[in-house]
Order: sequence, then structure tokens, then C-alpha cells
Amino acid sequence: MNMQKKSQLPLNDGNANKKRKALCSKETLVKLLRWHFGYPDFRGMQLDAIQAVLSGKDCFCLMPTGGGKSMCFQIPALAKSGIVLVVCPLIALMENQVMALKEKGIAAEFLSSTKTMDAKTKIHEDLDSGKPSTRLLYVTPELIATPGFMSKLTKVYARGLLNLIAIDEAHCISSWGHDFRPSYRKLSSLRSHLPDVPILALTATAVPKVQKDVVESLQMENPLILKSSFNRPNIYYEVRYKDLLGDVFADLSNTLKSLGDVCAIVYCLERSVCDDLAANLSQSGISCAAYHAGLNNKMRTSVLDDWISARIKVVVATVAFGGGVIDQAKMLCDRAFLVAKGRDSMIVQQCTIINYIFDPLFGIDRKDVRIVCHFNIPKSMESFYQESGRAGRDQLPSRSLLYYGVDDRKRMEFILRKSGSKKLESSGSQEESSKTSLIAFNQMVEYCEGSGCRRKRILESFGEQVTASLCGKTCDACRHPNLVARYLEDLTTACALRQKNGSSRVFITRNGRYHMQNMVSFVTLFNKDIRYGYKDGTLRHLFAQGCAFNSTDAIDRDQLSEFWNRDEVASGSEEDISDSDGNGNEVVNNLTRSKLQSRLGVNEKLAMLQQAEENYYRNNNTHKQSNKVDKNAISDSMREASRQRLQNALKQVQQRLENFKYALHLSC
Ligand SMILES: Nc1ncnc2c1ncn2[C@@H]1O[C@H](COP(=O)(O)OP(=O)(O)OP(=O)(O)O)[C@@H](O)[C@H]1O
Repeated sequence: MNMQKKSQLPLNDGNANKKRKALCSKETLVKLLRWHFGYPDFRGMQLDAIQAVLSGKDCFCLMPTGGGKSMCFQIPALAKSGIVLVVCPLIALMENQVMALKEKGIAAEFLSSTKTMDAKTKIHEDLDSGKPSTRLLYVTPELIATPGFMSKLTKVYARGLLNLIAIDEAHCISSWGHDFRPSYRKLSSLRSHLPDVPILALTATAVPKVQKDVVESLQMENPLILKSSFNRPNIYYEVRYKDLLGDVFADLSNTLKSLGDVCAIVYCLERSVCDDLAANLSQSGISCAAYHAGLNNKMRTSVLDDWISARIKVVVATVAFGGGVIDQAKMLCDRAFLVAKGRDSMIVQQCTIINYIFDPLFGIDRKDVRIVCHFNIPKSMESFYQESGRAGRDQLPSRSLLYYGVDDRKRMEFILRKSGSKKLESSGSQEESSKTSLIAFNQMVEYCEGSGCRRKRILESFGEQVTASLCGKTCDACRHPNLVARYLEDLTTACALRQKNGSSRVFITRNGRYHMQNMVSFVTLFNKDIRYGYKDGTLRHLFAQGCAFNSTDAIDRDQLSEFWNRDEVASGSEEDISDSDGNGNEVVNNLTRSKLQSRLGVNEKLAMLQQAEENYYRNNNTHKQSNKVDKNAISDSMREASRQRLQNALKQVQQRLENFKYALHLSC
């Protein structure tokens, strides 16, 4: 490891009481900051937190993502001889931080099961010595709960060598925190065993209940409460409405392209969408890869590695919602692998296990992410804030773009209700848990469906009072209020129409194609299905998902029927290509058969598509001659779009095959 040896600043000699005042002076602390970290000055409330704990006070410190929380305990560790104990939720994170500190010549260690017996013995010997060289000792809450380690700490404390206990990601203590971790609760014993040691609780979770819970659980005494604003002035917030966009994928792709060669993250809810998006973006010429727990270890590590080192620009990640233990373990392997490879400078020093569940990219310190896109609505404002907060950690102008769809909203509500009912089995508090999640989610829906300032909504959800001028037109609602108001009106109309027309999706473009008098306009949507848009704003599906394109998945009729609007079929709408003369169904049947029996080439599938289309027009032609030119135009664009779609799908399959070969090769 590249250990950069740096001498200590001669600031202390162990007589802390005498020198306390001097140690707490801004001048001294800034000197330490510059000497060890090379930063010119403290950020936000760092100095207040550092001075509080150095003067023996408890402190609760709320700072946004990337705010520089670690510095609040790292500087105190350098200001005084003795030990600062850091409680950290994740071994990989501890490794990360310790490695970064060691590279700066700072004596930091961590204790975990991953250490060899020899290494552990050395650390314990150092702790037992009257003058330990270790300045920062990172441990997990589980270790603190063991009687053996607590008795060791008590001895260090008795010798007056324990200066501070820092609880990183302190919201894990609270069941109101989005990533509650039961073992954190046991930290309540710290105060009774080590009564005079100041406690510093650090978190980026701003829910007031969490703060109260943390302060009470840790038995903090009259703590200094420091709350930084959660405002991220360098991020421009925007929402786009899937139900009003003709082709969400094209919109995303064009947006990314328009930004040029910049680093980006796209979050989505499901692995399959993640894979599809990544494949399609790649085909559109965007340097991009998928990242989720469904990939094997080496693939994921290699994707992360490529992204961190800027070999790929865009990473499409799942928010791994509901990811199981195995998923988390896989993610942790990646992190350990990267840490082992010594990519420390590129990896952030902090992360929580639960954030792997919600945000697999949490802890990856790419400061220059210029845009974070949410392809699906996140489950809460907190998640959204964390994820969108990956943008612009270098403080330069960046963007958060959320694609909101009514279907997505319904799906998320369903998931949250489901996860509530799962918790019932274990905790008996289904209703409570489900309600809390749904309330939290509702804030997110309001963020999307509300017309007011987005920034204000984010900050108010964290309990911040916000002036009207704060945003300064750095969100779409403030910059283009009329446009956003019109979208929201359109969305309401679209929803009403959908309700009226059963399950049909409504297609309304921003340029008003919804009002076109053409009977049929063709649209392709990203999600592997082809749909016809109608003058009444409804869409009918011609092909079921995967039926025409995916040559590997088995498909059955039930799966197909999910993508047809049965009500419309029953009503026998004369405009329904799927129903009017059976051609639509016939095509589907043919394609399904062809899928099961033999794999047709693109040209044959296109021929079928065209045949169905021509039959449709022939049968409905008599009274619509006047529209012929329009229809021909539509027909051409339809053919072209279908051709494109099929070719893309084939490429996608090829890419998957390549991926599979690569995975096979690696596992061999
Ligand atoms: N005073 C400072 N001046 C400049 N950079 C700083 C300062 N303090 C911390 N930083 C840098 O800011 C980055 C974020 O710091 P840190 O990882 O401690 O943030 P955090 O609040 O823990 O964020 P997260 O919750 O996302 O992990 C780090 O690269 C750190 O070195």
C-alpha cells in the first residue's frame, strides 16, 4: 500500500485539560485540516461539531450526503493523543476509510472478523499499552455488544485514553430511520460503561423522530444539535411525465447525448429494465453498462471499475429494492474486491449496509456525476435525496431528472403494501409499517404531481423552512411554471381517460399529438412492446412483451393476455387492430408459434407485421380514402420503427449472449 508518511503536528502532549482551549481554537484546527488533508478551510458546521466534542460536549450532527461528516471525528482524533472510537455499520467501509487515512499517514485501524489473528493481536496490544499509537479505531456495533470488547474499552477509558465515540450513520439506531439496524440499539450501553466520553452522532437522515430517537437511545446529555441545510444548490431538479412522452427511452437517450461525454447514473426499479436500458443506450452510442445484483461478482466489479475509472460514462443501476441478503452479500464482495485492489482514492469512505439495499452505488465516490436519472419513481423522498445527491459532489452544476409514470406509482404502492404484509409475519406491525412507507412514498408522488417548487418540496419534507427565492429557478417548476402546469393538466386528463378506457395506456405527446385526428398513429415504447395510439388517446398493443423479439424466453397465452386490453377486445372497437378482423391476434399467434417452433428472421416478422397492417387498412379503407396519404406516411414510419425495434432487440439478444459467454469464460 502506498503509505504516505507524514509527521505529526506538535499540538499535544497528553495534558488535554490544560491545552483544551488552545486545541479548540479555530486556528489550530484549520492548521490540522490543512496539514493532514490539504483543505483550506472547514465546510458548513464541521468546525462547530469539532469544537463541541473537543470541549467534551455531546453533539448530534446532521449533514447532507457528501457534506464531510467524517472530518468531524477525524480532526478531533488528530488534535489529542488517545483514541477516537468510530462505530461504522459496514466492514468494507471501515476498510475504506482506514486505508484512506493510512495513506495520509494517520494511525487508523479497524477491528473485524476479516482481520488475521496476528493483526488483531497487534491492535489489542496497542490498546493495552499505556500510550497507544492508534488514533482512530473503527469497529462495528456488533463488536461493541460483545462483553470482551466492552471490557477492553473500559480499560482504555479508565486510563483516560478514550477521547470520543463517533457513531456514524446514527440513524441506524432509530426504527424511524430508513435503514434501521437492530444491533445499533445496543450502543445505548456505551454511556453507562463510559460515562464521560463525549458522543458524536452523525447522520444524513433528517426526520425529526430519528433525531429524538438517536439522542434518547444513546443517552446523550444536552447535546449540541447541528443541522446543515439539505439544499443542494448545484443540482437542477426536473420531472418528466412518462404518460405524456411518446418514447421515454428515446427521451432519456437524447437527454444523455445532449449532455455530451458526461458521467451519469440511471436508476431503475427492476433488473430487466436495467439490462434493457443499458443495452439500448449502448446501441444508441452511449458508453454504458448495467449494474445490479443479478450479474455475477466479476461482471459487477468490472462494471464498477470501468465506471469509476471513466471507461464507461453511464451506469444503469437498480435501486435493488427488496434485494435479499444474497444480493447485499454480492454487492459487498464487489466493494471488498475494489478495496483490495486499492482503488481507494476513487471510492468514497463511507457507506451503510442498508444503502446497498436501496442504492448499490452508495459509497462510490465519483464526484463528477453530472446527471442522475430516475427511470422509476423512488420509494421515498429520503431515497430520492440520497440517490439524486450522487450528482455534483464536486459542487459543480448538475441535474436530477425523474421520469414519473402513473403505472410506476401504482406498482410502487403495491410493493410497499406487500412489503408491509411481509413484515407482519415477523413483527406483527403490518399496518403501521405499510402506512409509514406509503406516507413516505406519498411525499414523492406529491413531488412529481405537484406544481410548486421541487427544491422547496424536498427541503420541506426534511422539515426545513424555505423562502420562495431560495430556488432561483433551479428546478423545472420554477423555471417553466406554465409548461409544468400544462403537463400536469395533461396528466390529469390522461389519467381520467385511462380510467374511462380500462387498462389502456394513454398516449399524449408534448406536441399535442393526442389531439390528432388520424385514426391511428404508431408508437413504439421502450418496454419491448409495440402499441398503436388512437385518436381517443388510448393505446392498443399489437405484440405482447417479448413475444416478437426475445428469442430465448418461453411465452404462454396468459403472459400474452396481460398485454391486451380485454375490455376493448370484448367491446369490438372497429378501430382495434387486435380485434377488428383477427389479424392482430393472428400475428401474435403466428409469432408465438414461431417462437416456440422455429426462430423467424427479422424480415419474416416484419412481413407479418406489414401483412397485418395492410389487411387492417384494406378492411377499413372505404370511408377513409381521404386519409390515405397520412396513413401511408404513418405506415412508412411504422415499418421503419418496427424494423429498428426488431433490429435493436436482436442486437440486445446478441449482447446478452456475449455477456453470457463472458460470464461463462470467467467462471471457467
Ligand atoms: N472542509 C472540507 N473541504 C473540502 N473537502 C472536504 C472537506 N471536508 C470533507 N471534504 C471532502 O468531502 C468528501 C465527502 O466527505 P465525507 O465522505 O466525509 O462526506 P459524508 O458527509 O460522510 O458523505 P456521505 O454521507 O455521502 O458519505 C470527501 O471527499 C472529503 O474528503
